[in-house]
Amino acid sequence: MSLQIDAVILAGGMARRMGGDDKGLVELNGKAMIEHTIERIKPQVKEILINANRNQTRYAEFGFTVLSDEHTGFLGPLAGTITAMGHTQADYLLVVPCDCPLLPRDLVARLLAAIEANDAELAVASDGEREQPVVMLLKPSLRESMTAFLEAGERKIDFWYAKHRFAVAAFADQPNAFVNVNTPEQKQRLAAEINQS
Ligand SMILES: Nc1nc2c(ncn2[C@@H]2O[C@H](COP(=O)(O)OP(=O)(O)OP(=O)(O)O)[C@@H](O)[C@H]2O)c(=O)[nH]1
Ligand SMILES: [Mg+2]
Repeated sequence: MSLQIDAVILAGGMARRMGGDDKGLVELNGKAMIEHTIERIKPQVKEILINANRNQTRYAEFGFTVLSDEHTGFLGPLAGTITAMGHTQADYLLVVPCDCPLLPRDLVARLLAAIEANDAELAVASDGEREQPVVMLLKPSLRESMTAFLEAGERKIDFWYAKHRFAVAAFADQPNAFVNVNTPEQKQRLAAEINQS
C-alpha cells in the first residue's frame, strides 16, 4: 500500500520585505509566485492545501483548498503548518513556502527516503550547508506537539523539530533549489536568471 502525501504551501506571511505586496501573488515571469511552487509540487503529492491569511479568493482560483491560520495574529509558519495538519488525512504532510520557485522535483522522494532510513518522525531539507526549516515532510500526528510549542510562545521551527527524531535530506546537487524570494530585488534577479536558462 503506498503512502498518501499531501502538501501545504505557506503563503500566510506579511511579506514586509516585499513591501507588503502579497508574496505568493506577485508576478514572476508571467505567473504568480505560488504557481511556480504549485508546478514543482503538484506531481509529487495527492492534495495541495494553500495557507493564506489575505486574498483568499484569489488564492482559491488556483483550484485548491485555502486555509487561514487557526492561531491568528501572524504567529509565523508554525501557525500555518498546524492549521494544515488538522486538515489532512495523509500519512505525511509536505510543508513548503510560497516563495521558493525552484524547489526540487524529487523533494518528496528524498525527504521520505531520509525519514525511512533514519526511522525519523520528520525530515528537513538542506542545501548541503544549511537546513531549510520551512521545507519539511512530517507526520500530521505531530500537530499536538507543535501546537503546545506555539502556545508556549515559541516561534522557531528548528527549535521545535530539534525536540523530535528528525532526518536531514541534502540537495547539494541542486544549487538553486531553495532560492528564496524575499525582496523585489531578489525577484528581479531570479526573473533574469530564469529568462537566461
Ligand atoms: N501561516 C503563516 N505563514 C507565515 C507567517 N509568517 C510567515 N509565513 C510563511 O513562512 C514562509 C517564510 O516566511 P518569510 O519568507 O519570512 O515570509 P514573510 O514573513 O511573509 O516575509 P517578511 O515579512 O518579509 O519576513 C513564507 O512562506 C511565509 O508565507 C504567518 O504568520 N502565518
Ligand atoms: Mg518572515
